Amino acid sequence: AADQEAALKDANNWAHPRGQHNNNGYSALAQINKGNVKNLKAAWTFATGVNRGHEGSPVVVGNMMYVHTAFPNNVYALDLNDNQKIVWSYFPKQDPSVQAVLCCDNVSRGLGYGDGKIYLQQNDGMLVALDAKTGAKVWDVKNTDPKVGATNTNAPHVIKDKVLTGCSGAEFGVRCFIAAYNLKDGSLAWKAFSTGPDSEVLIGADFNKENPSYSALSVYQDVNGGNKQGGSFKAVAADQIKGGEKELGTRTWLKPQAVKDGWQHGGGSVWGWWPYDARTNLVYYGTGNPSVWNPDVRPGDNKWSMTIFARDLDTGVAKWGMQMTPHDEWDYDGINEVILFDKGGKTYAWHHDRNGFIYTWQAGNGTLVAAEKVHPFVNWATGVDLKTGVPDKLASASTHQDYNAKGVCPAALGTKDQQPAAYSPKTGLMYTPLNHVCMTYEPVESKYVAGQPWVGATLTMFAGPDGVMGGFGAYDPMTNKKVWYNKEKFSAWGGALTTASNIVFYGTLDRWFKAVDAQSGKELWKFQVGSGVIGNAFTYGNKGKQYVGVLSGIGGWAGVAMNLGMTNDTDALGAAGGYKELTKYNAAPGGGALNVFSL
Ligand SMILES: O=C(O)c1cc(C(=O)O)c2c(n1)C(=O)C(=O)c1cc(C(=O)O)[nH]c1-2
Repeated sequence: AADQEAALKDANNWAHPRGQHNNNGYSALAQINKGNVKNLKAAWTFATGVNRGHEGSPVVVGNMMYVHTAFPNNVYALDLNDNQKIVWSYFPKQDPSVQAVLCCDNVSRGLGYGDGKIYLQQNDGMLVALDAKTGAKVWDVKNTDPKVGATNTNAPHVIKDKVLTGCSGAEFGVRCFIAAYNLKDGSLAWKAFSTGPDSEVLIGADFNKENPSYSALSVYQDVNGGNKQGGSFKAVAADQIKGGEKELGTRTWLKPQAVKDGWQHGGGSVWGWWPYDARTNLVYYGTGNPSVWNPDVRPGDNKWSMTIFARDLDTGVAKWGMQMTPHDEWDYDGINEVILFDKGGKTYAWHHDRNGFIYTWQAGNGTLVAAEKVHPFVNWATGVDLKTGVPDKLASASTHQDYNAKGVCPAALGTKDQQPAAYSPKTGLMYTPLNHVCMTYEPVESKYVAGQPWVGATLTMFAGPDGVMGGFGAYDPMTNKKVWYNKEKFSAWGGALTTASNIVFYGTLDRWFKAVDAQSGKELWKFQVGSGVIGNAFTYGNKGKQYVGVLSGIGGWAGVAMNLGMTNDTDALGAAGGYKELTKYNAAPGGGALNVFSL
């Protein structure tokens, strides 16, 4: 959309959920710098009136800021030139029962802007376009059906003449997808499923042309019968993987299965932040875990769950796709954001996966150039083969029905979850929030019933070897080696912002909003906000002044148990035990607020 493209050119705006199409979470604004950041003060705050987890960030275009909330996903348009007066508000009427089919708290990751409209993806599946000036509904369309457990939590992504949205529900056996709607009228442009026939996954003839091994029928050999206790999987040698196979979205779901044709209930949710490269017209995103979490009842690699896809924006057809965790045994969803960056005249796609590896590909063709463990505690695989992308699994971490696998690192919520990392073209470094959590994981038998939870595993979570639950680190994206690393008491569950003045901002679950030195990680400033932060730091300029802000309001997977008052270790898929100390720092449920700072 022309108005969006114009807005993106002005650094005073924050017109995209992650700043720009490249997902960098970077701002060219530099008024707040290393010398003066210690003088940052609260400029204004806004209580959203909604309890529970507040993810993402507002969108800023000119004098207008658009703020979203957790369920029921209210939207406020504030006039930054008139003391943040409310110009319009939108209160969706959603069936409260939708809350019961959201896996990991009532979250929403934000709004899209373009073609004179603000786009809201409601939790109940409705994608809504609102007139940016008046808030009047221009069109709406039903994207998912909560009756079968299909919901939405992602921010809509406006790219050219389309708005992209996803699908949540891998804990309910939903067959998920990414969909593109036309900005003008909400008509469907294309829809690409994560599992199923090539015609529905939108896999064309040239798919993975440069890396045919990514399209292999099977990348593991069973050891002692991989799908039962005592068995495990060993990676097939790289030179024995030929690949170039078709219809893997059905053929890698072998029998016997918990449900007939497992791919029909195969999960592969899509709910992250999706970058776009106008030079190649490719959009990038990741797919989530295969349903059900019990791996023994879905033998095979379960493609295309756990995959990074690059698709043509106009047609949706996939150019390349690499599955990071074939035959997932731990819920290591591949949905985390891709970040695009340029180096030496080439464009690369970077991704910190839940499985504990950080990947860098050539963005155009998917050739893997680096894959490294985020932290030595990652113990389910020794490494990733750069030619095939296949992780070499360790038998010691294999999980099987009715067997409690202990000490698996990372935990299901990964070394990073929804909280997006940031990239600075100035320092050339990636800044990533980190989880430092390990788990026990016991797959159990579970029967599929439409609209009912279909998880199939019981887990507990606990701090990793450093004795803390989180951290925040800087990584060189060409090698994925660590440059600096700060420990955090809890997972850093909020998204990062970096600026041209070489500062990095992020929030923590124990109520701090922090600024650190992008080169050294040294803490420069912090402020205590009203509730734990799971939102993304963002910045904007108004009348020559730079502002930096963040939503507070604890929740998400890490905070959902405390929001609901759950106390058994295994409640909220293990979060209740793992994050029980959060109740010492937060009221429950957490109240949502926007916090904005300036010099
Ligand atoms: O499989 C899914 O459909 C699905 C959806 C979501 C979601 O929509 O928030 C999460 C997850 N899975 C998930 O695995 C996960 O770790 C997670 C964390 C969060 C969060 O907001 O903190 N959501 C989700």
